[in-house]
This record gives sequence, C-alpha cells and structure tokens, in this order.
Amino acid sequence: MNTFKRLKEFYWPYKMYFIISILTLLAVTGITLVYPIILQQTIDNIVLAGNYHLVPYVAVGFIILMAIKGVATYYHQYLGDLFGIRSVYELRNALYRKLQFLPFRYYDNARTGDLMSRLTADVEGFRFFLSFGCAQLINLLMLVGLSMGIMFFYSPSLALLTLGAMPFLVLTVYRFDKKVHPAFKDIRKSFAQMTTKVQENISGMNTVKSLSKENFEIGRFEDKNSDYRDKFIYTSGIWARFFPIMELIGHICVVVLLGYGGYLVITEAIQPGVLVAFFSLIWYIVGPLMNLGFIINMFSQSKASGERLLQVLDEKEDIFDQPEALHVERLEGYVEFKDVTHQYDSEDEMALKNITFDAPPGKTIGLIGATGSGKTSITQLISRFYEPSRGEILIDGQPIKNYTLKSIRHNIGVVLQESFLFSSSIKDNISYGSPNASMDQIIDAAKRAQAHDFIMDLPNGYDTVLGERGMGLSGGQKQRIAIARAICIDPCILILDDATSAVDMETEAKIQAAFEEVMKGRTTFIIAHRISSLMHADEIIVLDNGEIVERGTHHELLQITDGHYRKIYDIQFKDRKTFLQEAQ
Ligand SMILES: Nc1ncnc2c1ncn2[C@@H]1O[C@H](COP(=O)(O)OP(=O)(O)OP(=O)(O)O)[C@@H](O)[C@H]1O
Repeated sequence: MNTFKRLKEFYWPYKMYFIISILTLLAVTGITLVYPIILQQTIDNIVLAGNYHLVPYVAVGFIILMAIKGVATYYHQYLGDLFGIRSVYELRNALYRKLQFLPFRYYDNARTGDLMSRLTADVEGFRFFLSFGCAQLINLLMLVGLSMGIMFFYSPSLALLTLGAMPFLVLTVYRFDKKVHPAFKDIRKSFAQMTTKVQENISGMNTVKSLSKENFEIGRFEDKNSDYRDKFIYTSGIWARFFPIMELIGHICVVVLLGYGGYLVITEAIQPGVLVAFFSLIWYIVGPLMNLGFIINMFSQSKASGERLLQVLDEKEDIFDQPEALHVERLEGYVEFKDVTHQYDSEDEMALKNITFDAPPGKTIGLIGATGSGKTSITQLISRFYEPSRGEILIDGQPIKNYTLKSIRHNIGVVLQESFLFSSSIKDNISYGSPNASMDQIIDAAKRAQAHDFIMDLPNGYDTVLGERGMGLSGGQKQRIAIARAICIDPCILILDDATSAVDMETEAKIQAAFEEVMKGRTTFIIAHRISSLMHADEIIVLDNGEIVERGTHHELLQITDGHYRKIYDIQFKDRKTFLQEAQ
C-alpha cells in the first residue's frame, strides 16, 4: 500500500471524481441486486398470488430502475476514467520533468527502452488500476457480500449448500493467480526486450547496414519475437485450462441449487420465486470470484508499475543549484582548474588526476591526447555535468558551484563530434538555446557558422523541417547548424569537442573558418585528435591517462624531443612514412 500512498499527491487532488464514481457504482450494484428480489416478488406475490393487475406497475418500476442504472453506469465509467487520466497526466509530467533534471550520471547507466516503458506502459498500468481496478475491487466485495447476505436471508440452508463449492473456487482462483502472475510478468519483460531491440535497431541502422548485418538483426529480432509469442501462448494455456474449471465449479453450484432448491420448493419450504432469485444471485458470486485473480493481478501489476515510477521520481538530483547560488546573465569566461581529480564511479579508475590550468577570457586552449585520456571529462566538468571528486573549478574567480546551473550553461556553447538536431525547423534548431532570438540574430548566427548559403538553397530555407536525427542534411551541414546554435546563445565559453573529426577536409576547412570567426572574444576549448585543428591555440594541454603530461604552445611542444605531442605531430605530418616503416 506504501506505493499507492507515496503516489498520493498525483491522484488525491482528483479524489472527488473517484468518490462520485464510487457512489454511482454503489447505485449500479444496488440496482443489480434488486433485480433478483424483484423477480422473486413478481413470481411469488404477483404471478403465483394472481395479482396480475400489479404487473404493469412492476414493469414500469423496472424500466425506471434500469434507466437510473444506465445513468449511474455512465457517470461511474466517465468519472472513473477522468480520475485515472487526470492523475496520470500529472504523474507523466512529473516524470518527464524529473528526466530533464536527472544528472548525466543517471543516463550513463539508464537504458532508453526501459525509460520509455516506464513513461508509457507503467504509467498506463497505474492509470488502469486507478480508473478501473480499484472500482472493480469495491464492486466485487459489495456484490459478493450482499448477494450472500440476501441468500442467507431467503434460506440459510440453501445458501450454505449452494455455497459449499465456493472454497474450491477460491482455491482454484488462488492457484490460477499464482501461475498467471509470473507468466504476465514474463510477457511484459519479453515485450520490453522486444521494443528495446526495435529501438536499438532503428538507432543503429547505419551500423547495421554498413556491416551488412540485416539478416543477423532479423534473426536476433526473431528470437525476441518468438520468445514473446511463446510466453503469450503459455499464458493463454493457463487461462484456457483454468477458466473451464472455474466455470465447472460454478455449474456444480447451480446443479446443487437445482437439486436441493427444487426439493425445498416441492416440500414448500421455500417459494419458487426464491429459487429463481438464487439462480441470479449465484452468478453474482461466481462471476466476480472468477475475476478475482484478474483484479489481484492488476493490483499487483499496478503496484509494480508504481514502484518503477517511484524509482525514477526518487532518483537523486545530485547536481542542483545551491540555496544562495548567483544568477549571472553574462560571465567573462575565466576558467581555472585547481588540482582537479575526477572519478566517474567509485569502482572506476581515475578519469582525471590533479589537473591544474588557467584559461583567461578570450584565450584558446587545445586539449589533445589518446582516446580515454580525459579530454571530454575536462569539458564536462566545466559545464558541471558531473561534480569533480576533488579539487576546485572556478569561473571568473568563483567556484562553479556558486552559480546557478542556468548561468553556467547559458554561457557555454558546446559543439560535439556528432550533434543532435531535433525534428523541427532549422530556425527552431538554431534558436533552441535562445528561444527569444530574432530572425536577424538567427540568420547572423547561421552566416557566421557558414551555414546561411546552404540553408537558403533548401526548399523552405530556415523553415525546412528536419527529419529525426537531422536526416536530410550532410554531416558537415548538420555540424554547421550545431555551430550556429552554439553561436546563437552568444556564449563566453565555447567547447568544440572533436567537432570536425567526422567531416571531409573541405568541410573541415569551412567549419574551421566558421570557428575562427566564432572564437573571437570567447574562451575556447578545442578537443581534437588532429593537430591541424588546435595548433593555433594559445595553450595546448597534452593529456595521458587522466594526467597533464605536457603543456605549451604548438612551437614549444614541438621542441620536446620524444614528447607525446611531438610523436603525434610526426605521425600526422612530418615523418609519416618513416614512422610507419619503423612501426612495421
Ligand atoms: N560517463 C562515464 N562514466 C564512466 N566512465 C567514463 C565516463 N565518461 C568517460 N569515462 C571514462 O573516463 C576516462 C576519460 O574519458 P574521456 O571521455 O574524458 O576521454 P577522452 O580523452 O575525451 O576520449 P576520446 O578522445 O575517446 O573522446 C575513460 O577511461 C573513460 O572510460
């Protein structure tokens, strides 16, 4: 129950819908139970007693009751749905809000498919219970309890004998539930695996096609698909086996009712109308009891869904604004690292060790080193995507923790190796970080990123809508839109993380030209594997295994014989041939 209690804030504001829905349900159930009583009265006191003149009154009364039942059913269903959908509307928004603020640390280990299924299937599971399951449970208790009460009121001995088989029914339902519950869980797990497979396949279609792995992928999907099919068939088998047994038990009750009830009518211990009423009442007990497994199953599924939703909502947002954090519209861009050490996870190796450097405003710092040497980690710490394990990072003389996250991130423009573009217009993509930018500012940013000309060649210019992941544009074009996006926020710090490594030489030259223009007056960090991309930097920091091993200008670094930088330079420029021969 704790799960439902903890999610109370989402459904409690709509409790009135629930209460009215349940009150109307009480009316529906009440009228349902009145039906066998009317039947009994009609047979015993009207038909058998020869009071035929009362028949029209009973008929009209019956029609009125059914009309009331119809109206009550309408309100019960509608308000129940309203209660569920409004509650999960808030819940879904809260989950999405949470996802926006969860730290990168969380996303490092999260799987997209899993998160998607939490926000869709689990939220739906929870809604279904709120809208439907809860009312069903109340309905069941009322229908079974009151039907039994009426039976005992009419004839305790007939009620006892007829209900004799009920413990067997309950036992069967219990056994059914024990089997079907894990089977349902398996179905959901298998379904999640199948959707994750599809999602991964679509995201990685480039790799699949380029390695001709289509048939391999079809095979892998077939495995998941057949697993889902088998689990479904297994569960259907359980349903198919148990339902006839439950129905059989219900029919045994009817046979007992017919035998003993008939005997009681013959011996005039009860009136025929009572026997007829019993026929309706018995199914009011058997039917809901057969559904008990389904309702319990729904309850435990929605509880499990609720737990999975709470896991997301409870996730710690370890990177947040300090209470007295400064909000600064425009920073100068003086970045300092003081003895910074960083480890992503307590079990991981150190990603950065004792990093110290100064990046004065307007200067360009180049970061170079082997893959995994810690270049990106440095820039991620500047953006405060992660908190360093030790040491201090300052911007304009203040520890970055003293600023609001918005101040920092609004002042940092980032262009990554592969930039993500939203499936919206080019104009919206460029102004994504600065939604108030005017059209002139957007065009200016695009011009400075050398993107204006090719945008104007597109059929709808700046209004061209891009496909998912920026489809329809070349890598270099996407990259230039990403640069325009970074320029549009007019950042004081610019981070270019391998921004030109995925494009051809001609595009690189164009992008480089764009960068030169953009870098003016901004503190820039260039991460690159190609020396040509960062040789003009004011200081180049060479990293190896998380440590700074060399630093200086291009010319200073070239003077270090056998130095890391010198070796990279030799491979890339000078003794390329000789080096390759030596390496053989
Ligand atoms: N999110 C993360 N979680 C755990 N470890 C990480 C994470 N990101 C990076 N690392 C580890 O930290 C170390 C430094 O990685 P980083 O990405 O900073 O290197 P890099 O020099 O930018 O490499 P590359 O040139 O390949 O991009 C590596 O050992 C890497 O495995």
